[in-house]
Amino acid sequence: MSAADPGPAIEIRGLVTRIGGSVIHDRLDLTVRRGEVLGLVGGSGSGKTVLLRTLIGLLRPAGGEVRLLGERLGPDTAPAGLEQRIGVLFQNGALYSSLTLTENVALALTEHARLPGEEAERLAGVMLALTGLPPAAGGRFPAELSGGMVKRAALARALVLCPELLFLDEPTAGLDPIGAAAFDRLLVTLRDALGLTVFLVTHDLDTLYAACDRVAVLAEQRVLAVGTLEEVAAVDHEWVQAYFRGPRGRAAQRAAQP
Ligand SMILES: Nc1ncnc2c1ncn2[C@@H]1O[C@H](COP(=O)(O)OP(=O)(O)OP(=O)(O)O)[C@@H](O)[C@H]1O
Repeated sequence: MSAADPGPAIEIRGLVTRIGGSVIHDRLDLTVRRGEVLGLVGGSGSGKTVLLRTLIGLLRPAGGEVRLLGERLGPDTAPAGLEQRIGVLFQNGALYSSLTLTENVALALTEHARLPGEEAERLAGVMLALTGLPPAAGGRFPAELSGGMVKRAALARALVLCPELLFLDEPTAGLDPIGAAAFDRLLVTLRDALGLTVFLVTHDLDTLYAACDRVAVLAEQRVLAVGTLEEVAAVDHEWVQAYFRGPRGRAAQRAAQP
Protein backbone atom coordinates (compact mmCIF):
# COMPACT_ATOMS: atom_id res chain seq x y z
CA MET A 1 0.00 0.00 0.00
CA SER A 2 1.50 3.39 -1.01
CA ALA A 3 1.18 6.57 1.06
CA ALA A 4 -1.57 7.79 -1.30
CA ASP A 5 -3.48 4.51 -1.18
CA PRO A 6 -5.67 4.31 1.91
CA GLY A 7 -6.04 0.52 1.47
CA PRO A 8 -9.27 -1.44 1.51
CA ALA A 9 -12.33 -0.31 3.45
CA ILE A 10 -12.65 -3.73 5.07
CA GLU A 11 -10.01 -6.42 5.29
CA ILE A 12 -10.86 -9.72 6.95
CA ARG A 13 -8.20 -12.38 7.32
CA GLY A 14 -8.73 -15.81 8.85
CA LEU A 15 -11.83 -14.78 10.77
CA VAL A 16 -13.24 -17.35 13.16
CA THR A 17 -16.53 -16.73 14.95
CA ARG A 18 -18.37 -18.97 17.36
CA ILE A 19 -21.78 -18.74 18.95
CA GLY A 20 -22.26 -21.08 21.88
CA GLY A 21 -20.42 -24.20 20.83
CA SER A 22 -20.98 -23.70 17.10
CA VAL A 23 -18.41 -22.41 14.65
CA ILE A 24 -20.16 -19.93 12.36
CA HIS A 25 -17.16 -18.74 10.32
CA ASP A 26 -13.94 -20.67 9.93
CA ARG A 27 -10.89 -18.83 8.58
CA LEU A 28 -12.97 -16.48 6.47
CA ASP A 29 -11.20 -13.98 4.19
CA LEU A 30 -12.81 -11.00 2.47
CA THR A 31 -11.67 -7.63 1.15
CA VAL A 32 -14.07 -4.78 0.49
CA ARG A 33 -12.60 -2.03 -1.69
CA ARG A 34 -13.08 1.64 -0.95
CA GLY A 35 -16.03 3.14 -2.79
CA GLU A 36 -17.66 -0.12 -3.83
CA VAL A 37 -21.07 -1.54 -2.98
CA LEU A 38 -20.47 -5.14 -1.97
CA GLY A 39 -23.47 -7.42 -1.56
CA LEU A 40 -23.16 -10.43 0.73
CA VAL A 41 -25.47 -13.33 -0.07
CA GLY A 42 -25.81 -16.84 1.29
CA GLY A 43 -28.36 -19.36 2.44
CA SER A 44 -30.49 -18.83 5.51
CA GLY A 45 -28.37 -19.38 8.60
CA SER A 46 -25.08 -19.21 6.68
CA GLY A 47 -23.81 -16.45 8.97
CA LYS A 48 -24.39 -13.18 7.08
CA THR A 49 -25.84 -11.27 9.99
CA VAL A 50 -23.27 -12.71 12.40
CA LEU A 51 -20.54 -11.46 10.05
CA LEU A 52 -22.10 -7.99 9.84
CA ARG A 53 -22.50 -7.84 13.63
CA THR A 54 -18.88 -8.91 14.07
CA LEU A 55 -17.68 -6.20 11.69
CA ILE A 56 -19.57 -3.46 13.52
CA GLY A 57 -18.22 -4.64 16.84
CA LEU A 58 -21.35 -6.20 18.36
CA LEU A 59 -19.82 -9.68 18.40
CA ARG A 60 -16.28 -10.57 19.28
CA PRO A 61 -14.31 -12.80 16.89
CA ALA A 62 -12.75 -15.99 18.22
CA GLY A 63 -9.79 -15.62 15.85
CA GLY A 64 -8.34 -13.87 12.83
CA GLU A 65 -7.96 -10.21 12.02
CA VAL A 66 -10.40 -7.53 10.93
CA ARG A 67 -9.41 -4.07 9.72
CA LEU A 68 -12.02 -1.39 9.10
CA LEU A 69 -10.79 1.74 7.31
CA GLY A 70 -7.25 0.70 8.16
CA GLU A 71 -7.93 0.32 11.89
CA ARG A 72 -7.49 -3.07 13.47
CA LEU A 73 -10.49 -4.14 15.53
CA GLY A 74 -9.30 -5.02 19.00
CA PRO A 75 -10.64 -7.90 21.07
CA ASP A 76 -12.78 -5.64 23.25
CA THR A 77 -13.38 -2.19 21.85
CA ALA A 78 -13.39 -0.49 18.48
CA PRO A 79 -10.56 2.02 17.94
CA ALA A 80 -11.44 5.51 19.18
CA GLY A 81 -13.45 7.49 16.64
CA LEU A 82 -14.12 4.51 14.39
CA GLU A 83 -17.78 4.27 15.33
CA GLN A 84 -18.37 7.74 13.90
CA ARG A 85 -16.78 6.71 10.60
CA ILE A 86 -19.27 3.89 10.07
CA GLY A 87 -23.05 3.95 9.68
CA VAL A 88 -25.41 1.04 10.18
CA LEU A 89 -28.91 0.40 8.91
CA PHE A 90 -30.45 -2.48 10.82
CA GLN A 91 -33.10 -4.66 9.26
CA ASN A 92 -36.07 -3.16 11.12
CA GLY A 93 -34.72 0.39 11.00
CA ALA A 94 -34.32 0.46 14.80
CA LEU A 95 -35.71 3.98 15.20
CA TYR A 96 -36.97 5.19 18.58
CA SER A 97 -40.76 4.91 18.41
CA SER A 98 -41.35 7.80 20.86
CA LEU A 99 -39.33 10.26 18.75
CA THR A 100 -40.29 11.89 15.46
CA LEU A 101 -38.15 11.17 12.41
CA THR A 102 -36.38 14.50 12.77
CA GLU A 103 -35.71 13.84 16.46
CA ASN A 104 -34.42 10.34 15.66
CA VAL A 105 -31.90 11.69 13.15
CA ALA A 106 -31.01 14.74 15.25
CA LEU A 107 -30.26 12.52 18.25
CA ALA A 108 -27.19 11.09 16.51
CA LEU A 109 -25.92 14.64 16.04
CA THR A 110 -26.54 15.84 19.59
CA GLU A 111 -25.06 12.63 21.04
CA HIS A 112 -22.01 12.15 18.85
CA ALA A 113 -21.30 15.53 17.28
CA ARG A 114 -22.54 17.54 20.30
CA LEU A 115 -24.50 19.91 18.09
CA PRO A 116 -27.06 22.17 19.77
CA GLY A 117 -30.63 20.89 19.36
CA GLU A 118 -31.83 23.47 16.86
CA GLU A 119 -28.85 23.01 14.54
CA ALA A 120 -29.10 19.25 14.83
CA GLU A 121 -32.76 19.35 13.80
CA ARG A 122 -31.98 21.60 10.84
CA LEU A 123 -29.28 19.23 9.63
CA ALA A 124 -31.56 16.24 10.29
CA GLY A 125 -34.14 17.88 8.00
CA VAL A 126 -31.54 18.20 5.24
CA MET A 127 -30.57 14.56 5.60
CA LEU A 128 -34.20 13.37 5.57
CA ALA A 129 -34.72 15.36 2.35
CA LEU A 130 -31.60 13.80 0.86
CA THR A 131 -33.09 10.36 1.39
CA GLY A 132 -36.20 11.46 -0.49
CA LEU A 133 -38.63 12.09 2.37
CA PRO A 134 -41.11 14.97 2.07
CA PRO A 135 -40.69 17.82 4.60
CA ALA A 136 -43.87 16.84 6.47
CA ALA A 137 -42.46 13.41 7.32
CA GLY A 138 -39.94 14.87 9.76
CA GLY A 139 -42.64 15.64 12.33
CA ARG A 140 -44.21 12.18 12.17
CA PHE A 141 -43.50 9.16 14.38
CA PRO A 142 -42.19 5.89 12.90
CA ALA A 143 -45.51 4.09 13.51
CA GLU A 144 -47.30 6.66 11.33
CA LEU A 145 -45.18 5.90 8.26
CA SER A 146 -44.81 3.19 5.64
CA GLY A 147 -42.00 0.66 5.81
CA GLY A 148 -40.22 2.39 2.94
CA MET A 149 -40.34 5.76 4.67
CA VAL A 150 -39.02 4.27 7.90
CA LYS A 151 -36.12 2.72 5.95
CA ARG A 152 -35.31 6.07 4.39
CA ALA A 153 -35.36 7.76 7.79
CA ALA A 154 -33.13 5.04 9.24
CA LEU A 155 -30.78 5.57 6.30
CA ALA A 156 -30.78 9.31 7.02
CA ARG A 157 -29.80 8.55 10.60
CA ALA A 158 -27.06 6.14 9.49
CA LEU A 159 -25.63 8.83 7.18
CA VAL A 160 -26.00 11.96 9.26
CA LEU A 161 -22.52 11.77 10.76
CA CYS A 162 -21.07 11.46 7.23
CA PRO A 163 -19.63 7.94 7.62
CA GLU A 164 -17.13 6.54 5.15
CA LEU A 165 -18.47 3.04 5.45
CA LEU A 166 -22.13 2.01 5.54
CA PHE A 167 -23.46 -1.38 6.67
CA LEU A 168 -26.95 -2.43 5.62
CA ASP A 169 -28.75 -5.56 6.82
CA GLU A 170 -31.42 -6.60 4.31
CA PRO A 171 -32.27 -3.02 3.31
CA THR A 172 -35.14 -3.96 1.01
CA ALA A 173 -36.71 -6.68 3.19
CA GLY A 174 -40.39 -5.96 3.71
CA LEU A 175 -40.62 -3.35 0.93
CA ASP A 176 -42.89 -3.79 -2.05
CA PRO A 177 -41.00 -4.25 -5.36
CA ILE A 178 -41.45 -0.61 -6.41
CA GLY A 179 -40.29 0.68 -3.03
CA ALA A 180 -37.37 -1.77 -3.10
CA ALA A 181 -36.29 -0.62 -6.57
CA ALA A 182 -36.47 3.02 -5.48
CA PHE A 183 -34.35 2.20 -2.43
CA ASP A 184 -31.74 0.47 -4.63
CA ARG A 185 -31.52 3.60 -6.81
CA LEU A 186 -31.26 5.83 -3.76
CA LEU A 187 -28.39 3.74 -2.46
CA VAL A 188 -26.41 4.10 -5.68
CA THR A 189 -27.13 7.85 -5.85
CA LEU A 190 -25.96 8.37 -2.28
CA ARG A 191 -22.88 6.22 -2.76
CA ASP A 192 -21.92 8.27 -5.82
CA ALA A 193 -22.69 11.60 -4.15
CA LEU A 194 -21.05 10.87 -0.81
CA GLY A 195 -18.24 8.55 -1.92
CA LEU A 196 -19.36 5.84 0.47
CA THR A 197 -18.27 2.24 0.73
CA VAL A 198 -21.30 0.02 1.27
CA PHE A 199 -21.42 -3.50 2.72
CA LEU A 200 -24.89 -4.93 2.41
CA VAL A 201 -26.42 -8.23 3.40
CA THR A 202 -29.30 -9.20 1.17
CA HIS A 203 -31.46 -11.97 -0.23
CA ASP A 204 -32.76 -9.61 -2.89
CA LEU A 205 -31.46 -10.53 -6.33
CA ASP A 206 -32.79 -7.29 -7.80
CA THR A 207 -30.63 -5.33 -5.34
CA LEU A 208 -27.58 -7.30 -6.46
CA TYR A 209 -28.21 -6.41 -10.08
CA ALA A 210 -29.26 -2.81 -9.46
CA ALA A 211 -26.90 -1.66 -6.74
CA CYS A 212 -23.89 -3.92 -6.20
CA ASP A 213 -20.47 -3.63 -7.84
CA ARG A 214 -19.39 -7.01 -6.50
CA VAL A 215 -21.00 -9.92 -4.73
CA ALA A 216 -19.62 -12.24 -2.07
CA VAL A 217 -21.17 -15.63 -1.38
CA LEU A 218 -21.08 -17.00 2.13
CA ALA A 219 -21.26 -20.79 2.36
CA GLU A 220 -19.52 -23.56 4.26
CA GLN A 221 -18.41 -21.09 6.95
CA ARG A 222 -16.35 -18.91 4.60
CA VAL A 223 -16.55 -16.66 1.57
CA LEU A 224 -16.85 -19.17 -1.18
CA ALA A 225 -16.71 -16.71 -4.07
CA VAL A 226 -16.35 -12.99 -4.59
CA GLY A 227 -16.44 -11.00 -7.81
CA THR A 228 -18.77 -9.37 -10.27
CA LEU A 229 -22.23 -10.86 -10.60
CA GLU A 230 -21.24 -12.61 -13.82
CA GLU A 231 -18.12 -14.08 -12.22
CA VAL A 232 -19.92 -15.29 -9.13
CA ALA A 233 -22.94 -16.63 -11.01
CA ALA A 234 -20.56 -18.82 -13.03
CA VAL A 235 -19.14 -20.56 -9.95
CA ASP A 236 -19.81 -24.28 -9.98
CA HIS A 237 -21.45 -24.71 -6.58
CA GLU A 238 -24.87 -26.09 -5.82
CA TRP A 239 -26.18 -23.15 -3.79
CA VAL A 240 -24.72 -20.57 -6.19
CA GLN A 241 -26.30 -22.25 -9.19
CA ALA A 242 -29.67 -22.68 -7.47
CA TYR A 243 -29.64 -19.01 -6.39
CA PHE A 244 -28.46 -17.32 -9.58
CA ARG A 245 -29.80 -19.72 -12.18
CA GLY A 246 -33.16 -20.42 -10.50
CA PRO A 247 -36.35 -18.74 -11.76
CA ARG A 248 -35.91 -15.67 -9.54
CA GLY A 249 -32.26 -15.27 -10.51
CA ARG A 250 -33.11 -15.43 -14.20
CA ALA A 251 -35.96 -12.94 -13.77
CA ALA A 252 -33.72 -10.48 -11.91
CA GLN A 253 -31.08 -10.79 -14.63
CA ARG A 254 -33.65 -10.13 -17.35
CA ALA A 255 -35.06 -7.15 -15.44
CA ALA A 256 -31.56 -5.66 -15.11
CA GLN A 257 -30.87 -5.84 -18.85
CA PRO A 258 -31.19 -2.47 -20.56
N1 LIG B 1 -27.91 -15.12 19.29
C1 LIG B 1 -27.72 -16.33 18.76
N2 LIG B 1 -27.73 -17.44 19.53
C2 LIG B 1 -27.51 -18.67 19.02
N3 LIG B 1 -27.27 -18.90 17.72
C3 LIG B 1 -27.25 -17.85 16.90
C4 LIG B 1 -27.47 -16.51 17.37
N4 LIG B 1 -27.37 -15.66 16.31
C5 LIG B 1 -27.12 -16.44 15.23
N5 LIG B 1 -27.04 -17.74 15.59
C6 LIG B 1 -26.77 -18.86 14.68
O1 LIG B 1 -25.69 -18.50 13.83
C7 LIG B 1 -25.93 -19.00 12.51
C8 LIG B 1 -25.84 -17.85 11.53
O2 LIG B 1 -26.91 -16.95 11.76
P1 LIG B 1 -27.14 -15.62 10.92
O3 LIG B 1 -28.26 -14.88 11.55
O4 LIG B 1 -25.85 -14.89 10.76
O5 LIG B 1 -27.56 -16.22 9.52
P2 LIG B 1 -27.99 -15.43 8.21
O6 LIG B 1 -27.11 -15.92 7.11
O7 LIG B 1 -27.99 -13.97 8.47
O8 LIG B 1 -29.45 -15.99 8.00
P3 LIG B 1 -30.78 -15.31 7.37
O9 LIG B 1 -30.49 -15.18 5.91
O10 LIG B 1 -31.83 -16.32 7.63
O11 LIG B 1 -31.02 -14.00 8.06
C9 LIG B 1 -27.29 -19.68 12.53
O12 LIG B 1 -27.09 -21.06 12.67
C10 LIG B 1 -27.95 -19.11 13.76
O13 LIG B 1 -28.84 -20.05 14.31
